[in-house]
Amino acid sequence: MNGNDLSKFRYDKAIVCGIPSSLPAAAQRQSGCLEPVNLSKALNQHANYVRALKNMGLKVIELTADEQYPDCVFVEDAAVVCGDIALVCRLGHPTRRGESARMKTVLQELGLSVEEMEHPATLDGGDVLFTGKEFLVGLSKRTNQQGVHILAKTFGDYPVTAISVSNHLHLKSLMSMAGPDTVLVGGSSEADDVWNEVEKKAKFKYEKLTVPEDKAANCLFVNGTLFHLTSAEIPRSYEVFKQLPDPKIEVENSELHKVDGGLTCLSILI
Ligand SMILES: CN(C)C(=N)NCCC[C@H](N)C(=O)O
Repeated sequence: MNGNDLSKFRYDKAIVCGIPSSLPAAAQRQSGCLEPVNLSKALNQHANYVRALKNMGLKVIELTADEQYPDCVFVEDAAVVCGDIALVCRLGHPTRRGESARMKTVLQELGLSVEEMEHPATLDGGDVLFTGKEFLVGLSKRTNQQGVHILAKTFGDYPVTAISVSNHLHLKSLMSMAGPDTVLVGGSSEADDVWNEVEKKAKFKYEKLTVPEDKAANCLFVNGTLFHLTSAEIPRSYEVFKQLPDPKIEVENSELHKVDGGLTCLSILI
């Protein structure tokens, strides 16, 4: 342990966005899952997620679903916020690029100091893991070296290290923070490789907590509470969460997972 404190994971606001009815037919599906998304179930699950954030006392800024952008519910990818600085992303997938404009306005209205990036840089927030002490950034199909460089310039107070992600969509499709100094890591061989690179290159040491299913490794750690998936969705990993100390909240995300969305993707915490 190197004494990361909870203050780096304290938030008082969250930005979320509704699910457009264009999502089931037109959202990007990098993992190749062909299962149809049940929209009304997805809306229900998303509403429960938003309610859980509100119950934590967060002020939730709810953007309306934008039919032009089938993936707009995955707000995490459009901007990275740390302290009072926000970096609006140039998203890696061309169909998602237009999501940034509205996000920029919202972040400015919140009084944050807003930076932007230009061609040829690309960055998806799903590749950005903030550990409380440093940024680990997936170099993936969506995020390039220039994007990592701009992130490093924007958040100059923290070390920034690029980590290769080749098959999965984002770095956070494989790992996320389960608490200060603890990284949850999926059980696939790519998750293992990526973790080995993290161990070699990160500037700080972390405890690794492995969960058999990669999707279980995408959790949201908010104000000391861990949001994780339900036993129905992660039957092989659920036991790991049961052993962790409270407070924890179980949320369903079966529908948005079909289009590669995890729990971190659905909010920007401020
Ligand atoms: C941590 N993850 C996975 C995210 N932050 N984003 C998920 C985006 C999914 C969307 N269909 C897409 O392909 O862009």
